[in-house]
Amino acid sequence: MPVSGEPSPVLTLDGVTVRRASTLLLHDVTCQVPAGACTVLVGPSGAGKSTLLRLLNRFEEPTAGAVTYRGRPLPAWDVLALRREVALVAQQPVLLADRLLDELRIGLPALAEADAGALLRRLGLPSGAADRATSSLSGGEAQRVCLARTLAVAPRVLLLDEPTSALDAYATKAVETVIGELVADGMSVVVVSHDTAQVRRIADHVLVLESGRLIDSGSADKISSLQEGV
Ligand SMILES: Nc1ncnc2c1ncn2[C@@H]1O[C@H](COP(=O)(O)OP(=O)(O)OP(=O)(O)O)[C@@H](O)[C@H]1O
Repeated sequence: MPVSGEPSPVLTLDGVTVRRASTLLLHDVTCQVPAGACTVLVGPSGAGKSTLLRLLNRFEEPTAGAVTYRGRPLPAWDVLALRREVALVAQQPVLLADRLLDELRIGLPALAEADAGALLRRLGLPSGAADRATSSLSGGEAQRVCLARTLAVAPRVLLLDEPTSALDAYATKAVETVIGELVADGMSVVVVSHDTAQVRRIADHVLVLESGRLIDSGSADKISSLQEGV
């Protein structure tokens, strides 16, 4: 859904600074994540994109400033309840179970095998692989299994750190299609991406970071760095 006019934010950052030891990771960032839209974080390597993403469900804490989810500051939420609603899929897949079906059931033990198969199929993975050992998955397959495991718990907000970095064109298309469907169904999705073409394909809203500062924001066609490459 394109963002127009004054979109209602699901998450807001107000004057957020993150400092670790003597390093300033983010500096006085104020921005909004619109509800029911795909927001993409772009910027050069080391700009602070992953740090900003991780702030949104308290995998990082601000040194100064505040992050608000659905109108309440994050520390006012029970952290586990928050992370069920605002779920993050990291760039590096971490699989915890031996069997693929058990992996998908980590957040939802009652997940039916048929629903697990449908989730896998949606992400371009063979649906009949429930008994497969997770140790046999390729990097790209593991990345999508982590996404499927998160989707099984039906979060309201999905945070994706470079979700297609290990994928070929076919799998990338499957993941981008799923992102579009989730947004069409009302989910708010925040994606870190280095791929300019991908940003143009999926973004309703773009936040541009450079050296820990927010230097631009708006729709993809208004961001000049997307015309030059990010
Ligand atoms: N705990 C930490 N202590 C000190 N510096 C850190 C810490 N975590 C990250 N950094 C540094 O902060 C900067 C921002 O890191 P971040 O991972 O957010 O950037 P990024 O934009 O996601 O980069 P990339 O595109 O390469 O993944 C980097 O220079 C990184 O080395």
